[in-house]
Amino acid sequence: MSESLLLRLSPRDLASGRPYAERDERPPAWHDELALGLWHGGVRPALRMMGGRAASARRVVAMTRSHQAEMAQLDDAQLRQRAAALRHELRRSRFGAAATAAFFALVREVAGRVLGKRHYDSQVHAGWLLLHGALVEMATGEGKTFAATLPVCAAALVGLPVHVVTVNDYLAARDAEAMAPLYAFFGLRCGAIVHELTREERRLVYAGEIAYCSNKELTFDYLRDRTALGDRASPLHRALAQAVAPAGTPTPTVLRGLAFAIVDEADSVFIDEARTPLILSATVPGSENAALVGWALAFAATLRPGEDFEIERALMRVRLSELGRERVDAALEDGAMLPPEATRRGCAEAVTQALSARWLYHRDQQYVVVEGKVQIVDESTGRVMADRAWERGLHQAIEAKEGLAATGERVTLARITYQRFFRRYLRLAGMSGTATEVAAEIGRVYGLPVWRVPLHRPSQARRAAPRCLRDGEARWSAVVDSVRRHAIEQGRPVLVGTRTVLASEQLSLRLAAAGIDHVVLNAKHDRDEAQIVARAGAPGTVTVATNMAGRGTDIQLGAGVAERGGMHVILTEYHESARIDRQLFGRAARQGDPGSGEALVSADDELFRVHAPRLSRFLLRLHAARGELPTALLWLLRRVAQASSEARSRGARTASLKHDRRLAAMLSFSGRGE
Ligand SMILES: Nc1ncnc2c1ncn2[C@@H]1O[C@H](COP(=O)(O)OP(=O)(O)OP(=O)(O)O)[C@@H](O)[C@H]1O
Repeated sequence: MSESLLLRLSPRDLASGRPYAERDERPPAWHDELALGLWHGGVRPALRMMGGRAASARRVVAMTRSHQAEMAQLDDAQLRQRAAALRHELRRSRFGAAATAAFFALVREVAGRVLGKRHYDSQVHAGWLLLHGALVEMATGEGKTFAATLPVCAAALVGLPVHVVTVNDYLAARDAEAMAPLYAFFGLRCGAIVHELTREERRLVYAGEIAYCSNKELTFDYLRDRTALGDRASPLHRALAQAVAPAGTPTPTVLRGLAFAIVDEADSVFIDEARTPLILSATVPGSENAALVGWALAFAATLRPGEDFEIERALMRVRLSELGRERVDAALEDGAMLPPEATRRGCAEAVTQALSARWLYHRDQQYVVVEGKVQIVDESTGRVMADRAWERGLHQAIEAKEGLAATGERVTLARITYQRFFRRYLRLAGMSGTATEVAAEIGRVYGLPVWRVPLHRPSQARRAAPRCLRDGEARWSAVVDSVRRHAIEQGRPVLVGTRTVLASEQLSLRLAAAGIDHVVLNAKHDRDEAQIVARAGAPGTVTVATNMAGRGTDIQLGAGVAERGGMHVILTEYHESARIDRQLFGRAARQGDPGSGEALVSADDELFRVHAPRLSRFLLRLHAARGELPTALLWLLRRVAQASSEARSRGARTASLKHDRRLAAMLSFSGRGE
């Protein structure tokens, strides 16, 4: 359906921004969701071996090769003429195999001339699947960014506005700049949306054929468009407004609609980030609230865990017990210290948030304080989430705890979850190094099949047996030893991944004490990111980084490093999802290079304590004398903890999507669109 819709839009429509192409996203009925879940989760993987898209992809790869010699004979002008001819063919055949293969061969030839690299067969394979709306899993380092240029060129050439979505501004700007010469050859305009751009500058970038952008910037632009349209947001309203508007009237929107998106690191966007809705909010003065927040924080300090309240770390929430509520009521009746307008519900909520701020949210773990502001750190990317704030007074409670000025309450203007947003694209595709684990959910929620693309060269990755040390202290000693062995003795570059900013700083102190030179990359030290990454592959370099050096980081090996065994990666704490662990290990041994990795974790790590508390305590007691957990038991502990944490996250995502749909239904009932 998306295909016919997509190709019915004329390039003029798309260029003028009319109509604002997007799919009417209606929640599927429960039986559709069930059927999609069964199909993507069970039936389809079972049928996978029987061919279908994968077989057609292999055919397209062979056909693309067959055009190679012919394309190599053409000069630049002839290649451009050929592209113009293929443009009609692509449109007419709706990206049929023959036209697409000829066009891919042409792009491959042009890329060789302007970028100095040609697409591998595995990238042609991926390009075909992406063009037809799939999520492709390519192993880390196989060159997803470059593979995407094939479908991007094909779609942009036929006139579709293409959004290449990645996880942060740094990657969006880097990739747009690197690939722009290829697009320019075909006369396609490509730009990057970064946080600093004004709305007018954004409009200009989106007016081009190809926009590289982060998922957050894109979604906020969409929400701002919806807010700008107000009650004219429905397709019918928009069509009517456009029909009566005099020619040349500027549209209030910056996007030209949601035609085709290719989402890089798709599991991170579709899954890890899908839990929290994107909220467009405005700040209202919070002076009256400040007194209540201050009181709640002081009062929370008098409450006792286990009696007045329960801490549910796995769900990151605190619940007041009956006793706790009675104490809040008593304080309210006493009233002496409370702001006069405080209500029973308001007090209980403020106290709950104050307790969360005190017991669950810690500086340099969930947030950092930069320039007098609390800034949230996203664990899966290790980056600061600029302009995001926790809801319902939690942010203010944390600010008060840190002794900072309150930013005031935020009121919601518009909100949407990624689940609802990305379903609105007429055609959606994604790429990731780690997606098979979540294929069923991606199929059910986004309707995307997941396909694994074969490796370009056989992997030379080596992985040492993981070790689980007695406690954090023993783990850091083992990490320092390993760094010394690999970086100092063997002269290999070493990347040490930590889960939090705090952990990266603790390790940095230990390395300094051991006299080991190193650099730290985290949400507090991110200014020289590009230079740090550029140097991280040099012989003997030690880089300590949070997940900022995870996804998307391409570390080039320095001279002579491959002969010494390549890059060595040390994981110091398992993440809540095994996919994030795999991403970290994926920084080494890329595209057939040598490289190795090891996990050095501790039995008292947060993942085990929070998500498998009984099992970890039991195993620790059992092996107290030995000090180190046997590998098989560590494997079991990790599987149990990650499965439990992923099940919880899945539940939270489902709840968030349902809540979002309910709110949207209420708002559209009251005529307010989003
Ligand atoms: N066809 C090619 N020829 C030569 N070099 C290539 C080719 N494709 C990709 N590369 C190079 O391979 C490196 C890895 O590419 P890239 O970072 O896009 O991989 P990735 O799959 O996105 O990795 P990750 O999943 O880790 O983010 C880059 O330096 C890129 O320039």
